[in-house]
Amino acid sequence: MRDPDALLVRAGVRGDPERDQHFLIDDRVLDRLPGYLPDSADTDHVLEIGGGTGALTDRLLDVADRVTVIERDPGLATFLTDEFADEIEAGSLTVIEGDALEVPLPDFTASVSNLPYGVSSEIAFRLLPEKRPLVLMFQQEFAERMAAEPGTDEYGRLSVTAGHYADVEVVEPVPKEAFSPPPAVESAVVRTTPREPPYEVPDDELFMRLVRAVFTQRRKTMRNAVRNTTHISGIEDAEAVVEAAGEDLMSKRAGNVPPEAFARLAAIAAEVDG
Ligand SMILES: C[S@@+](CC[C@H](N)C(=O)[O-])C[C@H]1O[C@@H](n2cnc3c(N)ncnc32)[C@H](O)[C@@H]1O
Repeated sequence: MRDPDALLVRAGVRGDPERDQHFLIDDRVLDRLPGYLPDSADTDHVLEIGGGTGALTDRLLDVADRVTVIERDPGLATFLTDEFADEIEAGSLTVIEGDALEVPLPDFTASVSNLPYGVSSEIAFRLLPEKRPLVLMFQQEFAERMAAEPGTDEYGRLSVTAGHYADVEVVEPVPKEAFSPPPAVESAVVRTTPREPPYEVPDDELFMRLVRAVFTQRRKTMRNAVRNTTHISGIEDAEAVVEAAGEDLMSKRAGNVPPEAFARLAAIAAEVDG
């Protein structure tokens, strides 16, 4: 395996936090990351967002038939193209220079990525609807909110919307010292295993809008949250929705409402609002 420190020297970079560049230099963390993919994962075509100097890319090439890396920094994309010239020639690696929020995504079967934290949420919600297993490095606080259960302080919009697409688990906390330069906050690795949600929604968009709306008022009862956020949820007749949803749900606070109850509320909203 390529040595992460030697890659930094060869690339002649230090990592620019302004450009979300914190390179993983801990070999043990790097070696473990691909192994967090679920056993059932198809490793035919693994996508890596933010290749950096290629330390993780190298480990992914070891387990995958094909790897595609998307890297925004033109200098790093050029370095990756030179460093992995043999793998590119052999057809096992493709380097795409571009913004992972804008370039078309390849038809990947799984993704393992140490994400740029400035856009980690946007990237996660670009990948999750693709319904592929993901192993992603996030800021620890974000990772814990993503995997949180109802009734906990961390549970919120992020937990419900991520859980709509997949089972979400925090699989490893990662200290700052594992990166160069070290980020300001601790990190954690999240595994998402795609599955159908254990409930039905009339339409994904209405469900997401409703969840977003009521969590802007998480200290209020659901009754007041539904009434106060129609500009976000798009609900036209809030009183009719509150009435139809019933006292038990409407007297709770959003932080104690499980995803299936939000789904039921979305179904009621779709029916009552027409
Ligand atoms: C946290 S570093 C990880 C680098 C490398 N994979 C590693 O583990 O050492 C994130 C990488 O994403 C790149 N990056 C930042 N924003 C990006 C974006 N919007 N699209 C693609 N790459 C991006 C940065 O240049 C940097 O190389």
